[in-house]
Parts: sequence; C-alpha cells; structure tokens
Amino acid sequence: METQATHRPLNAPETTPSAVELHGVTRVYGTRTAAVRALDNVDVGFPAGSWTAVMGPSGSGKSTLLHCAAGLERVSSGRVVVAGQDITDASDAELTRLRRTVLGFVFQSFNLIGSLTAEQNVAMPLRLAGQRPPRKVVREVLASVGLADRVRHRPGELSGGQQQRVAIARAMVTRPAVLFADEPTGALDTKSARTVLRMLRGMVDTSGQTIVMVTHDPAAAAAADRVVFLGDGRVVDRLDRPTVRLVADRLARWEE
Ligand SMILES: Nc1ncnc2c1ncn2[C@@H]1O[C@H](COP(=O)(O)OP(=O)(O)OP(=O)(O)O)[C@@H](O)[C@H]1O
Repeated sequence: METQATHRPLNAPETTPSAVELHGVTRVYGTRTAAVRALDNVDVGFPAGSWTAVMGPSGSGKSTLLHCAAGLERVSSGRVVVAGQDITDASDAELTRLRRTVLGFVFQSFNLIGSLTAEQNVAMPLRLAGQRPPRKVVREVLASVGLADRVRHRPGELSGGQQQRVAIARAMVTRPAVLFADEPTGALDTKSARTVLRMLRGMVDTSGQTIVMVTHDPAAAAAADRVVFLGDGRVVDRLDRPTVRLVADRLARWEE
C-alpha cells in the first residue's frame, strides 16, 4: 500500500526549522534580449534533518537553485540563508570556509581526483580545512560505505557505483550540516543507485543531516522525505512523503 501523501499549500509555513532558505531569489543569466531568468522570485525552505528532492523539466532551474543555495553562484536578487547564516553578500573567502566546514557536495560525475587513492580523496576536505586527517577516521568512513577493501584503489580502478560511494564518503568525512547532491544516481545502474540512496538515507536518519538533491529519477525522489517541483524557474508544487507513482504522476502533470 502506498503511503498517504499530503499536499501543503505553497505558502504554508514549515513546521521544522530550515537548514537552507531562499527568500525571493531571482537568478538571471545574460543581459537584455539574451537574458534568461533561471530562477524567478523563489521562496523555499529545506527543513533541517530531512531530505528534499528537487525535480522539474530540463531547464526549469534545478541546478541553478542548488548552486545558489550552496553559495556556488551569486543570486541576482533575494536572500540565501544557510545553517543560520545569511550568505547573500558573503565574501568569496567566507563562502569557501562555509563550503569546507558546513556543506558537502556529491555530483553525478563523482569529481574525484584520478591520481589519488580512495582514502586520499576522502581525506582531501579535511586537508583543505587545514586538518591532518587521522587515517583511522578516513578508513572508518570508507568502511561505512562498504569500501574497506578498496582504500588504496584509484578512481579508475573502481566501478561507477564504488566511485560514487567514495564521493559520498568524502562528503561525509567533515560531517556537513547540509549535503547538496546534483543527480547523485544519474550515472549509476539500479543496484548501485539503491545503495547510494540507502547511504544518503542513513546520513539523514542516523546523523540528522540535511540533504538537498536534484534528480530526474522518480525512484531517487521517492527515497527523499519531500519533493519540490520547479517549472520555469518557479516552485510550482510540493509533495510530502513521496512514492514513485505519486512523483511520476506529479511530473507528468507539470511536463504536459
Ligand atoms: N551559465 C549560464 N549562462 C546562461 N544561461 C544559463 C546558464 N546556466 C543555466 N542557464 C539557463 O538557465 C536555465 C536553468 O538552467 P538549469 O541548469 O538550472 O536547469 P535544470 O533544471 O538544472 O536543467 P537540466 O535538468 O537540463 O540539468 C536554462 O534555461 C539554462 O539554459
């Protein structure tokens, strides 16, 4: 039996404090006749300790929303608050510090350093933050994603699913308050995708971390706690406690 879905009005207040908030965010690329309004006055909050999937047709603004929310891109207008800090006008140095301490990232293309071993890749965020990563900690994180026997392997010696697990271990090692994931299962087969989704679920359920994940895949979205749907740079719908069928139905409605 499917879980009962609730459909909250777009402007209804969140019941949980938000880990990430966008207030009236607009992002315009280009100028004058070539201007594209990738985000158009978006108000959205991502509740702390929960997992939100962001969906919508190609070009609807999903990646732009993720990049603006994570301070990877500046907004044209509006405000962005991450982990209680207004980052709208933060300096590049402040944004870098925030990304290294409070935020984690997982991308479809893994973005591992090919010349480094799995454990060196996982240790990298700690090194960048000026810490000397204890080997024990790094190995424990790799073991937690099922790669205890692959610590010395380089990305080219690992399958796609294993590489994405290294990328997740790398994102986990700093215990980020918020993890931003852009199509984390997009390049994976069904079984590896399920494993990755289980790991993300663990970060939310066990460690209380917050995940914001862009995906095209209803199965990935159904692993989240809620879905925010974008259309033409605006939030057009939301779904709590998604199931694959409910997500697919809702997508079909917005892609008509
Ligand atoms: N750097 C850029 N310069 C100009 N236009 C851009 C740039 N990045 C994105 N856009 C435009 O902004 C809009 C939103 O793009 P975005 O990548 O956020 O969409 P998306 O929903 O993530 O798409 P997809 O599912 O295809 O990845 C699109 O019309 C896109 O062409």
